[in-house]
Amino acid sequence: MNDRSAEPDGAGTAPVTLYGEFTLAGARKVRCAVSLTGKELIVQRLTSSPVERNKLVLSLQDCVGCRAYRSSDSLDPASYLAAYFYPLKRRWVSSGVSRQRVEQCFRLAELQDRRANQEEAEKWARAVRERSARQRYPGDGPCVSELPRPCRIMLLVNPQSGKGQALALYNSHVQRMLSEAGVLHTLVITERQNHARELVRETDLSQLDAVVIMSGDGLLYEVINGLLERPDWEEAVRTPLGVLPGGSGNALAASIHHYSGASLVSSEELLVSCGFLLCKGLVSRMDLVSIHLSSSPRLFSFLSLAWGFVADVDIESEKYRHIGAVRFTIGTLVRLASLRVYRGRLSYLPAGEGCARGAVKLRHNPPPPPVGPGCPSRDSPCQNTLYNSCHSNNSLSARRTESVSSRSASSSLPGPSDSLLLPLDQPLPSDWVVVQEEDFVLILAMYQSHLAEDMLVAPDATLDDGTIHLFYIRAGISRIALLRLLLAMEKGAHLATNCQHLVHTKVRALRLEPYSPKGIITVDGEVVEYGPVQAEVHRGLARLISG
Ligand SMILES: Nc1ncnc2c1ncn2[C@@H]1O[C@H](COP(=O)(O)OP(=O)(O)OP(=O)(O)O)[C@@H](O)[C@H]1O
Repeated sequence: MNDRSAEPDGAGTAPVTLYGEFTLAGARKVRCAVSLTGKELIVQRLTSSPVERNKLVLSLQDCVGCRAYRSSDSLDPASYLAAYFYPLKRRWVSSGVSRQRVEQCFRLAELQDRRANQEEAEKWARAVRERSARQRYPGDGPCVSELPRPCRIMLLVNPQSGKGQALALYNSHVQRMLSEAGVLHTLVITERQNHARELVRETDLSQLDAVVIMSGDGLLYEVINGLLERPDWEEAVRTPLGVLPGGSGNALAASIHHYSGASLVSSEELLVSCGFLLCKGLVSRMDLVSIHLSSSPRLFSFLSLAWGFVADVDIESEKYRHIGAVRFTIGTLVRLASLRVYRGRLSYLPAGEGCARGAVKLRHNPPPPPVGPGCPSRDSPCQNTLYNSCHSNNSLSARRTESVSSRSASSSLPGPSDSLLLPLDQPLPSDWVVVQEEDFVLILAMYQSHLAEDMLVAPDATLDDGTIHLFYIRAGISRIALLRLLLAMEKGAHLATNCQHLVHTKVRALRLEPYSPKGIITVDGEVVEYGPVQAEVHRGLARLISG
């Protein structure tokens, strides 16, 4: 067992930094040459068979941990080295790839001295861990920090989420992955609604490296709001958060899986994928959106604000919770059968110069509203919008800043102040866009890519793009066209359907004033007070373990 910087036979191009010959832990007669480079662990069985058939090359990008341990037999001088990988592998039964567990466990018994074998095994384990920590995927976004190793997390599991299997999934998958990665965790099984919220409000966060939820999106919503209710919210909101899918929607889990560049997977594969990302421990910034309602306290949202079709399906399908994600399909069919129209006023502050320019142009010559069923052509993002006033953007910005600072909607609330919003009962700032239509089938504001595991609503959203992706569907859309849109959403293809009734625009803030006397508004899938609501994005306010 030597340190050396030579090429192993037939290995990759990176120089070998450690080389040893060990036997397999489970088959002591099988001897292997093991080489560690900066990027790979290469295991070559020493048999007479052709080299390529006996060589396994494991990328350290896929490694979550490595440990050394002694033989349980006190007379045995051997030590063991176990390395855990989750590479993307082709599925057995269907096409595509998913992360699958690969364990390599070796017996080190070269030396007679028990301690010397243990030191050698520990040297290898350290080297594998250090090199794995340096390996990132090319698609990994800018991370702000990494979880320390070993790290201490609080893992909140909602036993009632989804089909009620979160605890079973923790036992079957998560516990083992976390221990392989050296992640020490305190397991908390939530007992009731708001339990998680109260807990994070009171916990001594200095004793934790992260708070992780295993549930649907509702539990993370509680955690985020609990953190922002603390007197030390500025520090608290920087606590790294993690998500493991255990609910029926699992939108944020699906989003971080999507950002990692991976394709659509089953629920169990999504859990392994998110577990892998959690074990890698790279922390990035995540946008939060503050939500103002007319008489409830301000809320913080990480995912979505919905009114109309989407909110109705989400909440009305609660009664089918026991069947898991299929509940959304049933809910969709039920709501399609009796399609509703919602009346209200939607206004927003555009996110970019491009969008604002389009709207100014249209102000002089607004296009006629669409007529007829079906979806012949797609709108540009800012069509059918009216500016609230006729001033140029620059002068308006200056006036808005002035008025907002004196009448801000959030000046006395805990959490960051909302510089773009005025109190709900006051007129909008003059550079906001007011949508001309007042009849909608749905309004949906998204800040991450997925609304559910199989609903890629905002394909170009990223974790901290500082953008609210605002979608609305105008009344008049036929049932079949709406169904086509919803089906296309599975792969994020709805924007390419050229549906004239679907509008997508990027905004920084929005206000929705429902005229319909009854309805459902949801924030991150949770029902909130029905009535006027407004929202403003806070770029990168929270921290999420996402790769
Ligand atoms: N032990 C419990 N019993 C009942 N409700 C709980 C318990 N623990 C947490 N809750 C509440 O359950 C609600 C739903 O949880 P969550 O959203 O995480 O799961 P879900 O609804 O199944 O998933 P999704 O939001 O992805 O559809 C949350 O509002 C949470 O407060």
